[in-house]
Amino acid sequence: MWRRVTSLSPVISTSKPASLDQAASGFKIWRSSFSTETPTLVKDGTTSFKERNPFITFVLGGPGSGKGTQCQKIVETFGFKHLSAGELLRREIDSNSEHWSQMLNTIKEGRIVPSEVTVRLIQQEMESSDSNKFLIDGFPRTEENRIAFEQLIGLEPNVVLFFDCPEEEMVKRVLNRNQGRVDDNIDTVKKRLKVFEILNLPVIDYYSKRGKLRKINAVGTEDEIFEKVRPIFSACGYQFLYAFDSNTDSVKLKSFLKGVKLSAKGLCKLHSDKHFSASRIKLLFSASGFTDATTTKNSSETYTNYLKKACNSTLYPQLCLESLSSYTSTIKTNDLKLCSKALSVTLKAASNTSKLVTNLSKGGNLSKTEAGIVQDCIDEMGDSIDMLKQSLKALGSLNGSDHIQFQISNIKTWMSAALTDETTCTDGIDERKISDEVMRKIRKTIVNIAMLTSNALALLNKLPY
Ligand SMILES: Nc1ncnc2c1ncn2[C@@H]1O[C@H](COP(=O)(O)OP(=O)(O)O)[C@@H](O)[C@H]1O
Ligand SMILES: Nc1ccn([C@@H]2O[C@H](COP(=O)(O)OP(=O)(O)O)[C@@H](O)[C@H]2O)c(=O)n1
Repeated sequence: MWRRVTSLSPVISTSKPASLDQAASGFKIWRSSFSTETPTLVKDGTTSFKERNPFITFVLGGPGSGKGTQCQKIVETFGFKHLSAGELLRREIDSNSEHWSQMLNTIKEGRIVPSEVTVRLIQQEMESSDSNKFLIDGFPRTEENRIAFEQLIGLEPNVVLFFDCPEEEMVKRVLNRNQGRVDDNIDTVKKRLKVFEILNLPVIDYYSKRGKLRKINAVGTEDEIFEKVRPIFSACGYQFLYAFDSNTDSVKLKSFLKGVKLSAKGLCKLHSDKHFSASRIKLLFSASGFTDATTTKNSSETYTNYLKKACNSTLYPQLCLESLSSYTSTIKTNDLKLCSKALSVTLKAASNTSKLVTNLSKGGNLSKTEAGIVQDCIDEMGDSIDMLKQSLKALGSLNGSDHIQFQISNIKTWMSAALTDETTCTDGIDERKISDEVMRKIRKTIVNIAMLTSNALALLNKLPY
């Protein structure tokens, strides 16, 4: 039976290493041929890369925990650039670069390659990429890796995913991987597991204490695991951007909400993107992404057609139309006004619902359990209203702001959080299978708010940037 916790015996060198650096590489001589001076790796491009303010996700987990597999799914769904540290090192070995044989031996022994090498490879890939969202897989594997990245790149990750998998499952997967890797054999795997435990777990602990860690139980099918990963990025505002871009009408609120619920509030450190193009900003405030080129008449018919088209991109087109059709003369064909109205309608409905829930709970003859659930719902609705208010205010002050994308990102996250609050309430009712009439009414009104919020979020995600 594989143990999850092994003893802290030295696993990388035969005696307790003098420093983590040496422990990681096990190659004193090799290491000394690399400069440890920070400035040697800080190239001219570093400052400008930092200014791009990229969104960085570190992906951690033991060997075979499924990091690469899930990264692939994240790339497909959310469009990140995937950088696998192990893959970059293997490519470096294949290209017969300097120190390739030391690198190969290090990997065969399951040890960690010096950070200078790995960070340089990652840095090159990031700097030459058009993307500004990175999944860095299998890194940092040690505290030394982590510190080197922070010092040399000058950035910290926004989110750290940790695929938590029992050792026996990891071993099984690695031995079945069948990719011809020199380190996918039982002896190396045992060593890598020990290295993981001794050197990587402290890194995981570090990010956990800093509130950046998202731990995912990596047991289950690949798809089941991805459903746990999805909400982490949905809360960052990426979900609908991709889902709706690919016209995925089949995206169901229930699955989205289920996902969002799993994510904690504020889990993504939001980032501004100074590369937001001027032409796109212009677009945001003028032309409309929903305007049909064939309808040029500046009439109520044009406005109605615009709204219909926009509502068709939401999960609940009928509700969207019903809730916004009396505002067509205000919205006209302006995307920003449309989002603003959708948000204010949602906020108004949420405020009314909150009052209604409070009144219903007072009038009803609720049991202690039911009263507890209702109180939770009232609290959740209060949080949701705060998020919606904050979003509306930010949307109102977008024009003239220097940080439009940053603000829009913020708004999406707040609205996702609002949605999370709303569904936490309805799930609380569902989980206890309460059939009480009052509770049913409460649930129904809150589901309606969740649908309005979802629609407003979908419209926001259609903004042209
Ligand atoms: N959830 C899963 N269940 C079973 N096998 C999986 C699962 N996820 C990945 N695998 C398989 O396990 C092996 C290791 O997965 P991989 O993504 O390469 O892990 P890592 O990048 O963490 O080393 C691969 O052969 C992969 O197809
Ligand atoms: N940050 C890193 C990542 C990988 N590596 C080396 O590359 C090997 C393979 O890493 P990987 O990420 O491809 O392995 P898996 O966890 O995917 O099985 C590791 O066992 C290390 O020897 C490293 O030295 N430093």
